[in-house]
Amino acid sequence: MSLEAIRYTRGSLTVLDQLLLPHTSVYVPIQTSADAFDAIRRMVVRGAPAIAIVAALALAVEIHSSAALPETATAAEVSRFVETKLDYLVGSRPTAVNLADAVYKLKNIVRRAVEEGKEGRDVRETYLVAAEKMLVDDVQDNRNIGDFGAEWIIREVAPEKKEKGGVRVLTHCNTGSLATAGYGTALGIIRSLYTKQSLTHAYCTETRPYNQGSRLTAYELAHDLPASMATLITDSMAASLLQRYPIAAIIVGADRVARNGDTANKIGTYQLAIVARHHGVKFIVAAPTTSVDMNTLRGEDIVIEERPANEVLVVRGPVVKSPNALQELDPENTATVAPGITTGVAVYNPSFDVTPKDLIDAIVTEKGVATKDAEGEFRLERFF
Ligand SMILES: CSC[C@H](O)[C@H](O)C(=O)COP(=O)(O)O
Repeated sequence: MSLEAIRYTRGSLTVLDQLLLPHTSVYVPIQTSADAFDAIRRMVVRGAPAIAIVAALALAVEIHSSAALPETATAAEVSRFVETKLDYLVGSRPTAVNLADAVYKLKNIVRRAVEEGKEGRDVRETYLVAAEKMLVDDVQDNRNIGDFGAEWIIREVAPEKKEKGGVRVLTHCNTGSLATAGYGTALGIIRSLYTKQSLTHAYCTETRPYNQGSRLTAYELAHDLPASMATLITDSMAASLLQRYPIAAIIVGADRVARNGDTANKIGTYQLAIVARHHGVKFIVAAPTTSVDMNTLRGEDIVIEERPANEVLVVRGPVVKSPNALQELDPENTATVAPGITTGVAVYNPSFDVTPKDLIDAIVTEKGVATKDAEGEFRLERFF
């Protein structure tokens, strides 16, 4: 069974608090858009697809409750409520496009329902069904990504990079069941390789923010694979790993893929793509088409979120509402890892970077695998 980041039944949503993993598994209730905004901003829930789904479902729970929206609300009132809340939710984190994509689609579905002359309660029902469908669709999309990606790797990786028919892969960022509705994107490919008995070993990097690779990805690999098949490395060990081991592919997720294929993903992805190219290792982006932003032409147009300094300066730190407020830190529960916290040394903490399309060999979506044509273009419009 997959790890479960999101638990939903109509009228009830809880999310696994990812700030407490891997030591403690606690599900926290999300009853309103404000709860979801806070959980997304603080990274209680994280990962591009999971963020979008939690935002959509939080609003489903809110409009299901008559406390937020009276049962007698008209179609126009329901629609106004939905639009206002979605506009608010989309501001929770800027880089991953899945949330903006979900907001755009949900608004259109509700607008159409109003135009069709549906009554308030039916518009409300239309929203609930659409949001709930996102949860279900994401799991199926991930399974398709997993299979398409695994088959592509098995077919395209050179025989000398295989060991008894299996491959060693490295992944970066968190892309498994915790970052999605279930199964995972890049981790979905690794799971699918394993199911097809084509995985020799999976490595993952420790990855910031909050060492998500060691706290979440390694935890997921240990859950999804026999422990002997998974190894954690620090981010600075990647080049050395590729120098010493026959790694066949680096597989990463995406927070936003621009129209031309440039890909924003977890900080550190770009340097791995450079290392992969140097070593002749396939570099694969795995993402649902909800992560592809056809309105953003190229990577330099993607807004990169910068996270608070304390996420670099403090380990085992407290969970605080405003992470830059040093006075809120509890010294009993905090270990500083850099002098900045006392000396004022600056911290630069971007959450994502952009990998240029030239360094990417394949973009795997639920609709198939895109590779570059003779002109070096991915032509992602084929998926829409
Ligand atoms: C699941 S696809 C890629 C991910 O969304 C992303 O790169 C990641 O690792 C999670 O990002 P996060 O900043 O923790 O929300």
